[in-house]
Amino acid sequence: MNTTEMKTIGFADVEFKSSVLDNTRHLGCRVFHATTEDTIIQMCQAGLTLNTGDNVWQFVRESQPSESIYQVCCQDNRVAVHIPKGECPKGENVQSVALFHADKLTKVNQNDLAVALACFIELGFDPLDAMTLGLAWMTQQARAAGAGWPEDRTWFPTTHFSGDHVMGEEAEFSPIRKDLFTLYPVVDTVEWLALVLEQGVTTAQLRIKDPNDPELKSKIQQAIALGQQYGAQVFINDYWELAIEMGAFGVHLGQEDIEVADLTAIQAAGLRLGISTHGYFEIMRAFNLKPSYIALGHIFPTVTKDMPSQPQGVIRLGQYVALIKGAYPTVAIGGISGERLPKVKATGVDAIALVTAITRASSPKAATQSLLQAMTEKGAPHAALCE
Ligand SMILES: Cc1ncc(COP(=O)(O)OP(=O)(O)O)c(N)n1
Ligand SMILES: Cc1ncsc1CCOP(=O)(O)O
Ligand SMILES: [Mg+2]
Repeated sequence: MNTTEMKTIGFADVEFKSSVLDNTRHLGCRVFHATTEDTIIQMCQAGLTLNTGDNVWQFVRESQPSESIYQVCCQDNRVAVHIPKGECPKGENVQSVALFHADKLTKVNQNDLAVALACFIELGFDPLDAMTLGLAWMTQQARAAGAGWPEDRTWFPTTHFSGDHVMGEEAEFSPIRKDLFTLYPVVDTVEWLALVLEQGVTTAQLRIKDPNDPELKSKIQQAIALGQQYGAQVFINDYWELAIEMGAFGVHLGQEDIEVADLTAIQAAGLRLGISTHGYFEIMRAFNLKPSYIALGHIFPTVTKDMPSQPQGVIRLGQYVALIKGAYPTVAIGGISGERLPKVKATGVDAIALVTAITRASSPKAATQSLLQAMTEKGAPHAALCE
C-alpha cells in the first residue's frame, strides 16, 4: 500500500455484523458504528445499502434497470451488478449488467461484500474494479490466505458483461514471441512504421483512426508486408476483418471492440490478439478470451487519445502486472516518455507501448534507438516504485 492515511467507513445499524470488519485494517480502512461518515452501510426497508457519497449500491433479490442506483444481486457464489444508466460513460451501447463468479467461495455473504466494496471504493477504485477486488479479498480470507492486498489471481472472480462473447473451452489465441515484445511503438502511418522497424523495433502497431481513409486497405497491406520484411510482430488496430483477409500477424482490440468483433474468426485464422484494459474488472474479463497479450493503461496522462478513465500510475501498474504475470504477456501504454520508462520497466511489465515519445521527438530515429536501448538495459527489476 502506498498510503498511510486510514480510510473510515460507517455502518448505521449497531446490529450490523460482518466477519471481515476487523480485517479491513490490512487494507488501510476502518469500519465502525457511525452515522456521519461519507461512506455508510445501512439497512433500510428495501434491504442493505451502501452510500459512498458518489454512488448508491443496493443489495436486491431481483434487479431492475435504474437511472441512479447500482443494484447488487448475490446468488450462491455469483454476483450480478446492474449498472445505472447514468453511470455508463460511453452511452447507450455500453453493457449494463456486470457478472462475477467467485468460484472458490461457496456463498457470497452480502454484509461482507458491502464492507469489502466500501473499502475498495474508499481506496479510489472504480465501481466494477472495487467489486472484483472485494470478491478476491473475501475469497482469499475464506481460503485462509490472509487479509492483505489481493495479488494472487487464484482468488479472483471471473468477470464478464451479460452478452459477452464466449470462447470455446479449448480456444486460445496464438502466442507472440516474448523475446520480440519489448519496445512497442504505435503509429498512424506506413512511413512511421517503416522508420521504427528500420531502427530495430520488433513489435509495432498500425493505428489509423479514420475508417473512411480511402487508402486504408493498401496501408494495412503495406504494414503487413513491412512486418514480414523485418521479421517483426506488426499488429493492426481495430480493423480485424481486413487483418484476417490480408493475413496480418495480429490485431489489437479495445473493450468496446471485443463486443462487436468476431473473435472466433480472428482466433481460427491464427491471428494474435492484444486487448486493452483499464483496471481489475477488464483484466479478468480479458482472461476469458485467452489473448496473446494484455495492454494496461493509460499509465500517465496522454495527449494522443481521449480517455474516459483516470491515469493508473505505476503503483497500480505493478499490481496488475503481478496479477497477470505468468499467464499472459503485458504491455503498458499511455504518456510514457524516455524519462518515465525506467520506473514503468521496474514494474516488471514485458513491453512498453508509446506514440508521442517517438512521433513528437526532435529526432524520431534517435529517440527510437535510445528507447530500444533503455528497454534492453538491465535495470533493477521490481525496484522500489515511487511516483
Ligand atoms: C498496445 C495498445 N494498447 C491500447 C490501445 C488502445 O486500444 P483501444 O482501447 O481500442 O483504443 P483505440 O486505439 O482503438 O483508439 C492500443 N491501440 N494499443
Ligand atoms: C492508444 C492509446 N491507448 C491508451 S493510451 C493511448 C495513446 C498513447 O499515446 P502516448 O504514448 O502519446 O501517450
Ligand atoms: Mg480500438
